[in-house]
Amino acid sequence: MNWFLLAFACILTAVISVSWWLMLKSRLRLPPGPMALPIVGHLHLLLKLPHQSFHKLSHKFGPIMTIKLGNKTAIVISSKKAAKEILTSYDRVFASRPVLISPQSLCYNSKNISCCKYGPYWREMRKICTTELFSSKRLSSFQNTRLEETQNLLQRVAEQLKVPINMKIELSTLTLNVITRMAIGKKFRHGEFSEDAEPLNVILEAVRLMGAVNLGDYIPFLKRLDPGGYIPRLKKTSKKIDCILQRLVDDHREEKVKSGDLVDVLQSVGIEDSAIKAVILDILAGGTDTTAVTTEWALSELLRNPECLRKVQQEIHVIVGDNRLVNENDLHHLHYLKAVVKETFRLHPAAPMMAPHESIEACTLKGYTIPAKTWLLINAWSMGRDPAQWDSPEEFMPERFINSSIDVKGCDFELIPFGAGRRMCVGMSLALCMVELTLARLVQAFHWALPDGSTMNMEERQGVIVARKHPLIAVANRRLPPEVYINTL
Ligand code: HEM
Repeated sequence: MNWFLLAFACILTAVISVSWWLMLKSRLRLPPGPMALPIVGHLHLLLKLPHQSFHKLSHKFGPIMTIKLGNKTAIVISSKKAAKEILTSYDRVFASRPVLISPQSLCYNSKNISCCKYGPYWREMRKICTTELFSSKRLSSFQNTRLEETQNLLQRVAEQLKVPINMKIELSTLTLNVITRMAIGKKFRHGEFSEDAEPLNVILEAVRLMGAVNLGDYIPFLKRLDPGGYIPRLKKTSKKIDCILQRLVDDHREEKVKSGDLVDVLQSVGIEDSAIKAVILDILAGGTDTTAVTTEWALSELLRNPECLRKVQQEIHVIVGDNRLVNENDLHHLHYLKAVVKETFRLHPAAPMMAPHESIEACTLKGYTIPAKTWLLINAWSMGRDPAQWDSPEEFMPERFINSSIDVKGCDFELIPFGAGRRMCVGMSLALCMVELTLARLVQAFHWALPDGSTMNMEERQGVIVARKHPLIAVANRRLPPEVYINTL
């Protein structure tokens, strides 16, 4: 009898959801989209590599497509034209973010910049970070920090010559060191926290959890059941994060650390501790993995395309020479290197679907009616592979950017790895400088090869930040005279 009732309830729910979805679609005139499954809609597509699934679907349903994620309605954008229209004419309407379980738990009720709602709080926090951390003056004041840390990376590599090196770990350590020195005035010391609360691992786990698909976000009755088992992981990680960040905030308050860094600034204007911790976590988590993952993709592409690697090395040889390392002023003259970095962003945008945006009010887009609280997913990965915009889109061809004015800075909508409009990445200038400098120094200082017997696998790992499925393991050998590797700062 119970089984009969359960089956009846399931069928009834399915029929109601499908009819509701069809009715909503016809009444609201939403953009076209694939038929949704009852209750889950298209949630199953999020579980693999959604940017790739949505890319394929956009060939059938067009560049503005509607999908259902449980009880949420989302529109997915996959073309330059649609992205330009929505991120210029409707930028304010879609400037908010949905409330999700992971940032609620990890980021002190979504008090971080990247997940908080659009409004005065977001504006204030974003403004403080932009002026205190990412203005050109502040960025150039940290130039020596970046040079020192990239040189430390070269020294670590030089100590492991001819043996396989896990570049993912090396690059993540480098970016975390730079960002912590800039934002919190110090590096985390080895052994400063217990082994299971090692800051880099805790931050990478937070990034993984932020990108995980938590079914409770989409099917409210599953929130309590927690079918993916995320709640205990979130609680454990939140506790570790709070332990690291609270100590940091207290040390700054007690003036153990005094460097005029972001924590000092946030404290001086009276921001409460939970908001300071959320913003610092955002900067550390938002900046570390994205920047490291991009550099790792770039180096992988160069290893896969030896002719491109040779051209970058030749350019550096001509412009900089072999007796000193590349510095930041050289970057303006390294046009082929910049083209390699842009081509990497085109094929491997670290956050291929951005972070979900949410509309704050209803709007009409291309004759479609989009209700308030609709999600907006912008598929930068798909736009980077659009044959209408790019010749041989699947090929790695940095030459396409030589003599081209297309840039990644949010004005050329066919290439927006940092997003565009109000919610675009705050850390873009730092990220660009870090990726270019690190890549230039790595290929200038070393010959690179894969370990004997291994081949390059370019598969992607699922997550909001799309890293290589298999970390890049590479072997380095010296290219420059020994004195160049000695720290000269
Ligand atoms: C290669 C490196 C990076 C890439 C590809 C990247 C990409 C992005 C993207 C796509 C967004 C979302 C845009 C949107 O939703 O419309 C974003 C937002 C953000 N990024 Fe980055 N990012 C990178 C590095 C950084 C760095 C170094 C930092 C800080 C140190 C940072 C901090 C942030 C923050 C705080 C936001 C939220 C902005 C907001 O919601 O107002 N990112 N980033």
